[in-house]
Amino acid sequence: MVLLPKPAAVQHFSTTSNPILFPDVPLIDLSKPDCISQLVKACEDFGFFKLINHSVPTQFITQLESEALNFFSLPLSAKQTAGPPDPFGYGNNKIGPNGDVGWVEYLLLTTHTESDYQKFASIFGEAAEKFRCAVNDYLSAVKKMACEILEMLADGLKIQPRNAFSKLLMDEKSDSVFRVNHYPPFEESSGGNLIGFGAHTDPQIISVLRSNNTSGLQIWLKDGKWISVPPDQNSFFINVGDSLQVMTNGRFKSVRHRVVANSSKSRLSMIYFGGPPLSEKIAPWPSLMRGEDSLYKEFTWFEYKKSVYNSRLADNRLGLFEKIAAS
Ligand SMILES: C=C1C[C@]23C[C@@]1(O)CC[C@H]2[C@@]12CC[C@H](O)[C@@](C)(C(=O)O1)[C@H]2[C@@H]3C(=O)O
Ligand SMILES: O=C(O)CCC(=O)C(=O)O
Ligand SMILES: [Fe+2]
Repeated sequence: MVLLPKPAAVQHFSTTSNPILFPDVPLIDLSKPDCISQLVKACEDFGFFKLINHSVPTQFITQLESEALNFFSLPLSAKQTAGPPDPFGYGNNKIGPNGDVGWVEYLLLTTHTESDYQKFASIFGEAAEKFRCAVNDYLSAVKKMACEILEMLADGLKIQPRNAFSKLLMDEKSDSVFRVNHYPPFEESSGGNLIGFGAHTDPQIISVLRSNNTSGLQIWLKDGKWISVPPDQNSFFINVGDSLQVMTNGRFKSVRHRVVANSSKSRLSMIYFGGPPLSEKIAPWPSLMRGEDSLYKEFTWFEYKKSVYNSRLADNRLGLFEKIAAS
């Protein structure tokens, strides 16, 4: 059993009722050529959907999952030599630099530098190389799929060229991030529900999440309810990020989500956060403005990211960049 150090203040919360299960997660079947309008609708209504019949080879997923589990099963002292996450590396309990905590341990990695892996070489030995290969295989397939989705969305929004969004992920300077989260089971005696990863929106363009079959992910609906997303290890879950919300001038919504820890089973999730190059201006695509003004002030990804890293998880980060201040 993985033991995490007892964090100073992991958030507990109580709910009067069990969270509502969300069987009707918008479902996009990539093998159906007519899914584009559903895709657009899911991004408008939820900023979230489940993806089936995807192109990512199962072997890449299971290989990386097994490498990650090997890593997380190492003694804490060994894992900690691959930390702290500054911002990349191994971390536990503390999320980000501003005091957020959760019942989680994780690896944060860049998507295109080799330097992160030096942190693992000393503890992981030869396995570090196997791990690096598994991450590379997985990420190339997931990135390709993320680009296909962004191109279908561009088609659905009648944006030309259709690689308007996907080229930002393909750019060799793309500031994308990869994260593997491990939520060990917790002792129920600690009372109430335990926050694994607190509520937030993802700042980038698009996030592609795959988890094992342990529940925990919840999304927040416009009517203020938290909804549990049934896990499915054979599917991917896609989040619209803040940057895509801005690039569509608010037509797509970045989804607020969180993870609640499970008392009996551990959850393992891997998330690719597709981001633009640092110098990229994040602004509404002109043809989507239809004579309207941009809802957002002008900013680059570098400026947004700086603000993100000065914020707490639950902050409304985009609020600072809205022309009309959020109430
Ligand atoms: C508390 C924080 C962690 C985070 C950076 C931040 O200051 C606010 C946003 C957080 C988040 C959420 C989505 C991704 O998991 C993440 C890598 C990101 O880009 O923004 C994390 C950041 C992190 O863990 O460093
Ligand atoms: O671990 C998960 O399932 C989701 C975590 C998450 O939202 C994040 O890392 O940004
Ligand atoms: Fe997230």
